[in-house]
Amino acid sequence: MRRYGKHPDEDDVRIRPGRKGSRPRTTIRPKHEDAVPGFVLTVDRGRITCLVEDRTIHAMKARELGRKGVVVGDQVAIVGDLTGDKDTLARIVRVEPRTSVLRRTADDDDPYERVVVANADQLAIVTALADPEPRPRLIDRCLVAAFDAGLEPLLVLTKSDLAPAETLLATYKLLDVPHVVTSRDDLIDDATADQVREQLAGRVTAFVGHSGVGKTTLVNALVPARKRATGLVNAVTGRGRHTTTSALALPLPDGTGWVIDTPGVRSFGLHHVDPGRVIHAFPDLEAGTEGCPRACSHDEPDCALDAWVAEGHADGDRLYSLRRLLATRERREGD
Ligand SMILES: Nc1nc2c(ncn2[C@@H]2O[C@H](COP(=O)(O)OP(=O)(O)OP(=O)(O)O)[C@@H](O)[C@H]2O)c(=O)[nH]1
Ligand SMILES: [Zn+2]
Repeated sequence: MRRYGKHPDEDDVRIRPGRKGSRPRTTIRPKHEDAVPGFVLTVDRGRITCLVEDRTIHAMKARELGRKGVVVGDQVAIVGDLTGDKDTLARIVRVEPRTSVLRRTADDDDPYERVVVANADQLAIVTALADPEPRPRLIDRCLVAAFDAGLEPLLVLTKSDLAPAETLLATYKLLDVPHVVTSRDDLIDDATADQVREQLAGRVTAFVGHSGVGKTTLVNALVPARKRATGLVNAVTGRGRHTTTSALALPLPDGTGWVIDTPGVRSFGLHHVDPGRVIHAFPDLEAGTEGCPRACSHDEPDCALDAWVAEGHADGDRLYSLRRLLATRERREGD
């Protein structure tokens, strides 16, 4: 598993003055020693549904957590009524340090960023080959978000019955991104669904995609128990249907990993992205950035990467691909 950046979530690194003086302490002794671990399945307006052992329970955030958010994928510590019985409400008293955070800015001009999913290892970027037409810039933006967050991307191309995948795949060949090509009819056969599941085994995969690309069709084929899982969540939240405004974690059959379904996106704001983190996904180029000016955008006249490529240390097409991705941070009509 690749991890980029020392502190994926600054929020988790707390330094507090000690009781006697101002000597910083980096650890806080857990106050709630009777708390049990839980895994956040979904969050619906402050109502948090968690998996505790094999029970689905309903909880809210303890006041002591302050403004710290709790998101799908979080590992948490919970106290209170853990029976999961109707009308019970437990309290989340701690959010464990996150191994990754997938962020999204609503809009590039809007610096407000949301953490979409915590602790995912992989980002499945779901794109239809037709109806709706693929949007390569949206794919690029999702790739940048994945690289920035330290998630490994997986391209999932759906509706292969409507158009071939070759042209689109050619665009991503140099980036070395793994891919799967699927269609609704193929997925009816469980053996085909298994081929997709192989890419998800043992990992936590967040699925993102534009509305209408067939993400629900795909996720339902991958997680046959989805309806049951959604039903469980509904039983706990008491709502008629699962809200599509929140992400939902679903277990793959046989406990081989998690699929995190996220609401359809129209755009993927990248205000928060740091080129210094994105380049970790390009180890062949990263080695050449030593001669770059401070805070180099890697797309400016003094960037050392042009010389690095000219000297034959890396492939010029790779530099082109990196710059194409970084350029998607500039907002354009239609993003
Ligand atoms: N031809 C074709 N149609 C498909 C395929 N997969 C899904 N569809 C259709 O595309 C439409 C959208 O599919 P959904 O699975 O609801 O897509 P979604 O991405 O979840 O869309 P939202 O719910 O809007 O986020 C539906 O009418 C599906 O029947 C496919 O492989 N081929
Ligand atoms: Zn540079």
